[in-house]
Amino acid sequence: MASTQNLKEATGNHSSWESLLPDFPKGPLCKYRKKASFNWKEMAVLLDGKDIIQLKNRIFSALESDPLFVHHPGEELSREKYQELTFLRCKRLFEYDFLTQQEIIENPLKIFHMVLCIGMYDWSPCIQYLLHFLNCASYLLEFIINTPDFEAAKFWIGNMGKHATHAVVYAQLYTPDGQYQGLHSFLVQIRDIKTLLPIPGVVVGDIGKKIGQNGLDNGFAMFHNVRIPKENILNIAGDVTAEGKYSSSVKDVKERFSAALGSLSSGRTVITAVSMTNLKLALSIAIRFSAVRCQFGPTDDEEIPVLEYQTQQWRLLPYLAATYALDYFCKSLFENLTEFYLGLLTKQRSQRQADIGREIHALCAASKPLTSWTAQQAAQECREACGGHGYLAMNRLGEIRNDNDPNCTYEGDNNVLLQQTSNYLMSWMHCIRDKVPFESPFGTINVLQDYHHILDWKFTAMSVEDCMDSSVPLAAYKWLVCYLLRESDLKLSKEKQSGRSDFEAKNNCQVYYCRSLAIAFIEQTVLQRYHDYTHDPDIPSTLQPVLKNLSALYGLWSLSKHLAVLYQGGYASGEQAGRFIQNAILELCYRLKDDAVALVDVFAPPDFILNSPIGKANGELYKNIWGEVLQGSKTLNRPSWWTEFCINRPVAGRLKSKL
Ligand SMILES: CCCCCCC/C=C/C(=O)SCCNC(=O)CCNC(=O)[C@H](O)C(C)(C)COP(=O)(O)OP(=O)(O)OC[C@H]1O[C@@H](n2cnc3c(N)ncnc32)[C@H](O)[C@@H]1OP(=O)(O)O
Ligand SMILES: Cc1cc2nc3c(=O)[nH]c(=O)nc-3n(C[C@H](O)[C@H](O)[C@H](O)COP(=O)(O)OP(=O)(O)OC[C@H]3O[C@@H](n4cnc5c(N)ncnc54)[C@H](O)[C@@H]3O)c2cc1C
Repeated sequence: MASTQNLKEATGNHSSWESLLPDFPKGPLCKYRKKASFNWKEMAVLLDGKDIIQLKNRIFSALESDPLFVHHPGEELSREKYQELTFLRCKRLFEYDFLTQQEIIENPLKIFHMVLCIGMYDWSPCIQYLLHFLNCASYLLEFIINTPDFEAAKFWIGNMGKHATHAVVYAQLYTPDGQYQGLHSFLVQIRDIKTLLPIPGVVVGDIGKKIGQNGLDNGFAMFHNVRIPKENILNIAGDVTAEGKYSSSVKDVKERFSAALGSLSSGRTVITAVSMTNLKLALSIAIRFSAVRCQFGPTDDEEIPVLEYQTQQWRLLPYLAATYALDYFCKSLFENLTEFYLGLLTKQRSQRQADIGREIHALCAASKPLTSWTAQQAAQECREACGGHGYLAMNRLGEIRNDNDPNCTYEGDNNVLLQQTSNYLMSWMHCIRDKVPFESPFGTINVLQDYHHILDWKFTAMSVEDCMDSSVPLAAYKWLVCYLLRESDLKLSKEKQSGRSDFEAKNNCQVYYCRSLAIAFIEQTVLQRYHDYTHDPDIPSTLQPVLKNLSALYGLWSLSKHLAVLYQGGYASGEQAGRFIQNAILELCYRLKDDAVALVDVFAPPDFILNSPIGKANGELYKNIWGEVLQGSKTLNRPSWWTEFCINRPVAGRLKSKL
């Protein structure tokens, strides 16, 4: 549903947008900006609302005016220096304290925007800040902590490498009676606050250079009989009395396990949004570049922007559509998460609260893989779409790609997480088989209520034009989810019937079955939400056509990756179905290419934050690159080792074996 407040603001007094969203500088991008079918400011107000735009402006301009956040073009920072700078920036973020508690209570979505704005500048200080922020905020809370062996050491922990003084440690709890009570979390001091030296019994250090995010210090820790006060158990699911007796309001060990892991859903939701933000950064750069970079043309004396090439459109514009669909999904997921947390804070123990916990877990365990992989592929595509300039570090696509990469791994490896979502979906099979009515709090599995009926559906579009609305891929997705659920369930039964253990059977059902099911389910959910939003009759008529095109393109492009299964399962047949889908994708890319620059103008951060000469809003590609190249302190210098070239010349064959 479109936010009523944003709708009012988007259709309200246009003059008030001007101060919030200044015009872009004149330059080569104006050609495309003039061709756009909609007003980018109206779109920005519709999507975010004035309050959020003000918050973003506040954060962006604070960072731009602060000398600590100045960029260092042409300078190679050592890892040590980068870590120091990251820490200073992290401290400064605490000093800014961009949001008051009251603001957060009134609109929790502001935290989400604050994090993403800082991340657009650099993920290292952002994640460092977030980890401190969450650890301080979420836990207000005699135990002895031990690491039995090297394999059990804590490894990879953010902020632990150099400076964290306390850690939230997940550990197996054994009470004095020898009883095992399951996984619990504890607050453990690891370094002295005054000296930053390790606490006795703690071995703590830095794990070394990573592929990206090197401002952030990731560390390891091992504990040898480290005593912590009893109050330091983070009693989410259970507590221990002074006499050493365990008590928990959650009696079932399994339920306690999921309660202890419940907090992981917030991390996975944030990572979904972090990845979506990387899509925004990469596409802002690649689309602006493509709109001004001219190569070849229909005649010898006319060169055209590379964005005019069908291939370039097809490589980039589906990712642009994905960015819009995923942006909307992230906000809706964050709202779902807020409802879950409100329930936790108010100690709800209702069935609905438990169901929300399971649903949100299933959603973010698949949305993190979907979004992080989409951003990973997009970053690479954008890098290549900018040709050689995409490979120049100053243009930032390499940094975006490398900093996005761990989103596929941390807070749960993507492939492992997808199993959590498919387990959840499979758990509804007994209701489907027994024809017992069911629904989920956020309605994402309600599509399965019509499972038997949907399995009979067929692809019915009769022309390319028929396929130009997202209702077509959405129907196909509903069938796909039901089909993959049926096939996964059948495969699991067969595996078990052939005598395999539960572990083996499940393991043999992943590829082409459960894994595809989880991916299809989350794509269908994202599309369903975006389809509903873009088709809302309250969306201004000036914006609806372009939004509907984005929705259709996202749906068809995502669906096209499942064409083989659509044919395999009999949903589609004959040559036409596939051809219609392909042609509709190309037609939508063509229709969207004149809107593409305005569509990135809606979400691109200011030039200072985007920090990419080829992605600047003025589109002065060559001036911007030269400006940056010439700022390098050593650009025109003779190398310090010039004598090795000019004086100490090699004597050819001097070291050749004489034997
Ligand atoms: C700016 C962005 C932030 C960047 C942060 C960077 C810092 C990074 C930090 C980290 O990486 S912290 C480490 C994170 N580690 C993980 O995420 C571990 C990942 N592994 C898993 O989550 C595993 O899948 C698992 C859950 C441990 C699997 O364990 P297992 O196979 O033993 O359990 P299951 O039988 O699958 O599950 C049991 C039961 O529990 C339910 N459940 C599991 N997780 C959750 C959850 N998060 N919320 C709610 N419920 C959960 C699961 O569904 C099962 O329930 P039933 O199906 O039996 O009802
Ligand atoms: C940059 C970064 C920061 C991190 N920060 C933190 C932090 O602050 N705190 C923290 O606690 N952790 C942190 N981590 C660790 C992170 O949570 C783990 O790396 C992640 O959960 C994956 O676990 P793993 O490394 O043990 O992978 P493994 O489990 O060893 O996985 C290796 C491979 O095996 C596959 N695999 C594993 N199990 C299965 C299975 N059942 N079925 C099929 N395939 C399987 C996986 O898909 C993967 O490809 C961080 C990691 C990174 C990269």
